[in-house]
Amino acid sequence: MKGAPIDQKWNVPATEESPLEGGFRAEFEVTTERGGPRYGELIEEVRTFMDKVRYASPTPELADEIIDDLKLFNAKLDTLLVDEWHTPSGTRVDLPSRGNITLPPYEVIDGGEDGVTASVEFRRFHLGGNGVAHGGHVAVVFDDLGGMAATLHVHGIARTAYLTVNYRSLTPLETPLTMRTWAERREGRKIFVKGTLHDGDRLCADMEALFIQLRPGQA
Ligand SMILES: CCCCCCCCCCCC(=O)SCCNC(=O)CCNC(=O)[C@H](O)C(C)(C)COP(=O)(O)OP(=O)(O)OC[C@H]1O[C@@H](n2cnc3c(N)ncnc32)[C@H](O)[C@@H]1OP(=O)(O)O
Repeated sequence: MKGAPIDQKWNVPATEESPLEGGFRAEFEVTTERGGPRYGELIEEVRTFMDKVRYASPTPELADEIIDDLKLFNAKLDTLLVDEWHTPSGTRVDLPSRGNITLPPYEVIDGGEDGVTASVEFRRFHLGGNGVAHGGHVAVVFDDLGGMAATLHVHGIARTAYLTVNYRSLTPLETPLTMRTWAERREGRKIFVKGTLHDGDRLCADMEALFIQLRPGQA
């Protein structure tokens, strides 16, 4: 298991009673093949590039060279752009963070109605300052894995209403950390979610959030 529990029903077919799976298109499909067998490697290479950009101090000549190279890469990708429902980035459940380039990479260890446990590693480009992770990046992972816990709990798509993070100690980069998220209680469409982020036994951060289960067809 990497980006999401693969055996869960993420894609519930539309019916007359439920024409859309709230906020998601009915034909939304998770995949392990889109983007090809080396798609994970491609994403990893981009993350490595971002790590290096974060710490590099290029000469003007090297910056010129890299800009030209990047323009070539962007032109290549321009020929293959699709909508969000058909991109591998976000739907490849076999890859860290479902192959989503915008998320810090995590691997789901266990996920179901009772909650989600994942191993997350902040990269060098997630630097906040003084060698540790930016608090905003910590919140992004809590949002995604909190949303996953809410979704698995109610078997339906949920969206964040609020999310509060308490930063209890510094969050290191390039270190496997453990994030846990779980639904504490549910009141109708309201799912109250909690979460923790640990470096070994040390608590780095915890969170409380409210997710709202979307109604069928709700955007
Ligand atoms: C492979 C697949 C992986 C799947 C796993 C992937 C997981 C990804 C998760 C990512 C999650 C996101 O980032 S989502 C993106 C960030 N969030 C957003 O953009 C949300 C923007 N806001 C909205 O769209 C809306 O405000 C909603 C949907 C949150 C709520 O609107 P609504 O549906 O019309 O509901 P509404 O009637 O207003 O509220 C319902 C109840 O909740 C309460 N409520 C609503 N908001 C709040 C609030 N901030 N604080 C307190 N209470 C609130 C109301 O008082 C009401 O209580 P009562 O009167 O019933 O008692």
